[in-house]
Amino acid sequence: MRWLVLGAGGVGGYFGGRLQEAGEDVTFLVRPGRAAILRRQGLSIESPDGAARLEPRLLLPGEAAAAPFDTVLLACKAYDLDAAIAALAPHVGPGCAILPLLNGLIHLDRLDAAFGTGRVLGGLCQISATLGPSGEIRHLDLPPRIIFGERAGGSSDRVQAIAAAMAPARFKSEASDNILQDMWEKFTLLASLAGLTCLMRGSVGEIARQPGGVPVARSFLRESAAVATASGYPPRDRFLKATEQRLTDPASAVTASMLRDIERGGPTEGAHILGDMVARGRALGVATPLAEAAACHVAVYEAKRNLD
Ligand SMILES: NC(=O)C1=CN([C@@H]2O[C@H](COP(=O)(O)OP(=O)(O)OC[C@H]3O[C@@H](n4cnc5c(N)ncnc54)[C@H](OP(=O)(O)O)[C@@H]3O)[C@@H](O)[C@H]2O)C=CC1
Ligand SMILES: CC(C)(CO)C(=O)C(=O)O
Repeated sequence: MRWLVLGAGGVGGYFGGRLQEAGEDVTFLVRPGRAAILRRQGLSIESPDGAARLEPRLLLPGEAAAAPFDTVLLACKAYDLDAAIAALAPHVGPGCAILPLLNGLIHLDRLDAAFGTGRVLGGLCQISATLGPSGEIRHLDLPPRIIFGERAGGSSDRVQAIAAAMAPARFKSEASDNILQDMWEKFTLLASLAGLTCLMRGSVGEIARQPGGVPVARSFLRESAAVATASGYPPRDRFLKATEQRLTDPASAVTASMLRDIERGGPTEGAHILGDMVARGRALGVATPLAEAAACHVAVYEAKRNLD
C-alpha cells in the first residue's frame, strides 16, 4: 500500500515510522523546516516498544509525487488543518482514502467539504508522543493504537486492506464497524481531561488530591457524556467506568496534551475540542458550564498569546 503521511510530529512520525519500519511504502508530506531536520538526521523514534532510525521519503507542499497514493494518514494539529488540506489536495486522487488521526470531530466536516464524504474514513489514535529537542519522536506513554473504520458502519475492501497493511507494524490497529461511537468516546474523554487539567492547571492526581477535585472531574465527564448522548452516541458503560477511574485517580500524573501545549506557550486545539463540545451542547440544549469555563480559559490564553 502507498501511504502519504501528512505531518511527521508525535503522531504522524510515530505511526508513519512504524509503518515504514514494517516494510510499507511511506512518504511523509512535510514543510521545509521539518524536512531539513529529517534530511539531516533521519526519523528517530524513541519508545519503550523499541527504538528505530529510518530514512524517510519526503514530499514538500507543491512537489509532485511519483505515483498515486492509496491512503493518507492525516496527523496535523487542528489549527493547521486548512493548510494541510491545501497541501494534500493535489495528491488525493480517485481511490485514495483519507484516515484522519486528529483528536475531536469537527475536522470531519472540513475534510468532507474538501474531498467528499466518500473519501474520508473515521479514525483515532491512542498514544502519548511528542517531539524531543533534536526533532526525535518520543513515545512517552500509553500503548500505541490506531482505530479506524467506515463512518457509515460495517466494513469495506479499503478498510480490510488498511488493516492488513497495518497488522505487521509495531502498534495495535483495529478496524471498527462503529468508528463514530469510538470517536465520540475519545472526544468525551479528551474534552473532560483537557477541560479539567487546563482549567485547574494540574495533573489528574494533583486535582484529585484536593477537596472538590474528584467531584469536579466527575462533573466534567457527566457534561461531555450528556452531549454525546444527546448527539446519538451514548458512551458505553465500560468506557464511562474506565474514564471515571482515569479522571479521578489520586496517583495519576496524566495531563492532556492541551495543557502541555499551554505550558510550552504554543497554540492549542482548544476551539476544536472544548469550543466544539460547548457549541454542540448549546445546539442540543445541554448545559455545559464547566466545559464553557474551560473553553473560555483556553480562549483567553490564546488571545493573550496572539498579542505577544
Ligand atoms: N501527540 C499525542 O500524544 C497525541 C496527539 N493526538 C492528536 O493527533 C493530532 C496531531 O498531534 P501531534 O502529532 O501531537 O502534533 P505535532 O505538532 O507533534 O505534529 C503535527 C505535525 O503536522 C505538521 N503539519 C502541520 N501542517 C502541515 C502542512 N500543511 N504540511 C505538512 N505538515 C504539516 C507539523 O509540521 P511543522 O513541524 O512544519 O509545524 C507537525 O510536525 C492532533 O489532533 C492531536 O490532538 C491524538 C492522540 C495523542
Ligand atoms: C487522551 C490522550 C492522552 C490519549 O491519546 C490524548 O489524546 C491527549 O491528551 O491529547
